[in-house]
Amino acid sequence: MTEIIDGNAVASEIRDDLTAAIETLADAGSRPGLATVLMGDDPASQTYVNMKQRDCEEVGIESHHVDVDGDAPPEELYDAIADLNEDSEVHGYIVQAPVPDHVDYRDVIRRVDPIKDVDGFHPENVGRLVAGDARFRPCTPHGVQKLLESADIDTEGKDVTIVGRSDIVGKPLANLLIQKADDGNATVTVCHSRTDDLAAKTRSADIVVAAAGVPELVDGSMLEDGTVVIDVGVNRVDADTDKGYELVGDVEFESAKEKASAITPVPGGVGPMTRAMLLYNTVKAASLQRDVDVELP
Ligand SMILES: Nc1nc2c(c(=O)[nH]1)N[C@@H](CN(C=O)c1ccc(C(=O)N[C@@H](CCC(=O)O)C(=O)O)cc1)CN2
Repeated sequence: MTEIIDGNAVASEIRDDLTAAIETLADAGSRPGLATVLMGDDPASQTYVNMKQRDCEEVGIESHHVDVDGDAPPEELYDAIADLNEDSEVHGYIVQAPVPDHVDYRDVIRRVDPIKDVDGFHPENVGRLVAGDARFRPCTPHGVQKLLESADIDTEGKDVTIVGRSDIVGKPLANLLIQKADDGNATVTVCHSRTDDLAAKTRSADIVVAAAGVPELVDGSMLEDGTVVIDVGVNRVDADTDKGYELVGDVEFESAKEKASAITPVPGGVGPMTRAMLLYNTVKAASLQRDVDVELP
């Protein structure tokens, strides 16, 4: 029987487990604060930002939001970032990606105060992660690790193939999984658009993480029996539904399920975990900035 790993359930447990830490911080003076910054009006980004604000409300984190016009010069976004760096009520913030084409996301990230960088994207935080001393693990890779842990899937000594080399998922996840740690110790292969024989790499893996942003790129024919399949993709594809689209992962679920020992669905797999780990990082940021010790799940 294939185990369907329920990301909504694991994310809900993490939110519950964070409430004690949030109350400790509130009792010590003020609630943790998270701000989201959205430049432009990308519909998927708007959905994610709204969900992040709702999550904050549910667990008792103060949420703040800044909208920047999609046609504004980059300086307008930089000014918003400078204000958030100074705002003592905001312990962490994220600039929702992607940003419009005329803005270089790396120039944006460099301006974020690293202690408030709850995405873990600032070069200082990337460096710390690579050095094995992560301050904020990027939310999606951390969520993938927590999902594996929740399903009792040990990564030690396992061959993990990651499909996708993005700065947000593929690169940090590869770094985390090779670390000498209980949730690491894996042998990792990172594949990308120039990989010669993708199916050979996925077939030789114990665990496949699909994070390429290509709908249904990985199907059952590319997997051996018993593979663990983690689908990071959340793609909107045109469909005759109320919303005009349906959500599809980077994995062709039905055929992959036939081969997998465990698999995450889309929706309801990695996506909710990305949001839960953002709350986790926000609580950690508040604890570090205010020098109040809290227990994190
Ligand atoms: N600044 C950032 N930008 C982006 C990140 C990020 O970690 N930081 N990651 C992705 C998008 N993302 C986070 O913002 C994200 C993706 C998906 C979900 C999610 O909850 N998905 C649901 C379905 C939601 C829907 O109905 O559309 C699910 O999979 O069940 C949350 C966050 C790119 N940008």
